[in-house]
Amino acid sequence: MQRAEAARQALLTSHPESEVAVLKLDVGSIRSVLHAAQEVKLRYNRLDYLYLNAGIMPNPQLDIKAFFKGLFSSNVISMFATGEGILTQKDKTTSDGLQEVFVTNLFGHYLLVRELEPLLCQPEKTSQVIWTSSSNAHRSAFSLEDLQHLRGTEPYSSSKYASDLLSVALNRKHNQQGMYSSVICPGLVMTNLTYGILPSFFWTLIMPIMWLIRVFTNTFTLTPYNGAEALFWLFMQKPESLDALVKYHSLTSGLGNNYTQPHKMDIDEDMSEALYKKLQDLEDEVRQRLN
Ligand SMILES: NC(=O)C1=CN([C@@H]2O[C@H](COP(=O)(O)OP(=O)(O)OC[C@H]3O[C@@H](n4cnc5c(N)ncnc54)[C@H](OP(=O)(O)O)[C@@H]3O)[C@@H](O)[C@H]2O)C=CC1
Ligand SMILES: CC(C)=CCC[C@@H](C)[C@H]1CC[C@H]2C3=C(CC[C@]12C)[C@@]1(C)CCC(=O)C[C@@H]1CC3
Repeated sequence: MQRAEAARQALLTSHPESEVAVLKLDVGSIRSVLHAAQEVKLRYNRLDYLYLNAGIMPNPQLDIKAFFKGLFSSNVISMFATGEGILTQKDKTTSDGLQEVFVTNLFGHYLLVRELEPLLCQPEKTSQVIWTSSSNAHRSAFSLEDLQHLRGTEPYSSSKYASDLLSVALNRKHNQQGMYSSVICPGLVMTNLTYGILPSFFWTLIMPIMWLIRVFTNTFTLTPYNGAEALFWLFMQKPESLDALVKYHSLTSGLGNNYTQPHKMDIDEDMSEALYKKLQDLEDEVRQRLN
């Protein structure tokens, strides 16, 4: 909570007229999500925006052989833009008996949205739910038969693809009640997540190479400020004007200019419906376990 308090103070300094409140929430813990949602419901009657940004990529392993193979293939740009085929992770089980990546990147957020539906779905005003997804969200990593990705080595990719599917399902279910859901991709950003893949000094060393790569793929946004472009852009849009089937990408040009671009997602609407059903079943199961 110390860092949250420091962020609150910084916001109050830059925007003295604003009100900023902080609340502790571990999306990886069912009890914590339910407790925090209860607190939000006590404090507020309505929510206009819900940004679902928290996410993890634990124990990432970079496949150096696949990286060099990709470097000399025709897929090199796509490899740098999405990291497809060169990254795996090692997941673990939480005390709730769920896979950590699945619960942190997807299920905890799902449960939070479910709990906050009464505040998000209000007849007189629209609301927006905004997911931080990824260009690493690949259909090939996801399986409805293995939602938590117990049997694979790409739980991160699977959880991000599932968030894309879930956003589509949320729109189908709640647009009529005024709630709209969108997904964004921040591009490759230097954060604790990327410092888990390669040490920060290494990223600093190869920074000139990354500026060069940015000329060929504008997905190398590199700073959190640039990566947040699509989050900010969505905040400015009328939710009714957004396309539920696209992902909004933060991009930075070779000259350092930021912009947001929509890209159609590789989504099957039946699959999104089936995922929603499975999440509801799991929700019933975890709620029963808690009672
Ligand atoms: N960096 C990149 O290149 C990309 C990142 N993303 C996505 O962007 C989002 C932000 O990640 P990024 O800033 O890069 O990574 P960081 O590791 O720097 O930040 C992760 C954020 O998620 C929060 N978080 C992690 N676990 C939990 C939890 N169990 N409960 C509550 N909050 C949690 C962290 O909070 P705290 O600090 O308090 O632990 C932190 O604010 C993630 O969803 C990530 O998947 C997508 C594409 C590319
Ligand atoms: C020369 C150079 C830039 C080397 C770095 C190679 C890789 C470590 C990166 C190339 C593409 C990157 C990437 C990600 C992580 C680091 C790379 C694999 C992400 C998977 C990080 C998390 C995401 O959500 C998407 C990113 C896509 C690109």
